[in-house]
Amino acid sequence: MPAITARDLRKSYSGRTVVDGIDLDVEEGEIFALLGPNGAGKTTTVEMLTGVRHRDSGRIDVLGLDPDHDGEKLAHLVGVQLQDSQLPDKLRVEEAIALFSSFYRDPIDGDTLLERLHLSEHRRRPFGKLSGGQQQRLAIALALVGRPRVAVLDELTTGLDPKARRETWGLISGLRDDGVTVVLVTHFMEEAEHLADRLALFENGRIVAVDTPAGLIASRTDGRQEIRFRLDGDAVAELEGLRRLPGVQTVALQGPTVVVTGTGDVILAVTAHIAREGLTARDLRVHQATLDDAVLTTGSNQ
Ligand SMILES: Nc1ncnc2c1ncn2[C@@H]1O[C@H](COP(=O)(O)OP(=O)(O)OP(=O)(O)O)[C@@H](O)[C@H]1O
Repeated sequence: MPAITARDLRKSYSGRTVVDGIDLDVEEGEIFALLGPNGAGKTTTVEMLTGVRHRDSGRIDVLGLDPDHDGEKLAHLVGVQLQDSQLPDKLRVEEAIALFSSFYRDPIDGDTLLERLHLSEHRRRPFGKLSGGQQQRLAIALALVGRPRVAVLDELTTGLDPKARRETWGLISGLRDDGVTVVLVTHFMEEAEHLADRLALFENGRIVAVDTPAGLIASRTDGRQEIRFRLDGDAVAELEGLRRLPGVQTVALQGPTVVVTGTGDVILAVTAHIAREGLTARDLRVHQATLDDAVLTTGSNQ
């Protein structure tokens, strides 16, 4: 059953359409990522889903409620971490947690939450004195303190160092294990590939694809793979033999490195050929198409 449904969602600013007829179904308990270039309409969409911004037209159903009309009820069910969520500079971390806890009937224990987000040692520090990454972690904590059934996280790990990012991913996976539905806006393809069950690709206010990460990679890159290696001896003499292998699309020489691209079982075909011909391949590297490759094929930055 969908936790979130949107139909023909539209929003314009001063006559400029930024969300242009979006349909969306986010299933209960899944992690759903919104991807796409700057200005594609992702934040405006999640703001409308959470009632932070009113839609011009269209329908939205979040856990059976309409964010434009049932905002108060939804606030107990939906945790939101939006971009630029600012708190007063002087508010201490522990005060912010206590304040937000007071909004909810059954909040998560504040100490546990601070521990999980590595904020315990900063609990007495005012918001204005936290680093960007610490502010980000506090924003995540505040989104989760009310045990939401739906968590909406906009640019979840922007500003976090790689270790903190990985730890946050663990936290988000844990939410899914608890049955929480997570909507994630991200620019990090690795993050979407790692976390998302499905994703929607935004372009110019529209959704141009909804798929699993693997499905999107397969459909947009034909499952293209690239194999690079150096051959002992005369590499030029071997190129023709490589070109004839099943699944091979291109074979080229970049300096001393042979670069083969192809699909299907091309890796197996190339490595078997190398072994059969008694060749020695050095520094062999395989690059499988990633979500980055898939998303970049859509292009269009504003
Ligand atoms: N309050 C506003 N008034 C006028 N224009 C706005 C407002 N908020 C957003 N926009 C414009 O709407 C468009 C969509 O913005 P939005 O923030 O939804 O995109 P986004 O996909 O989230 O981009 P990003 O990845 O940069 O966060 C942009 O061109 C933006 O400048």
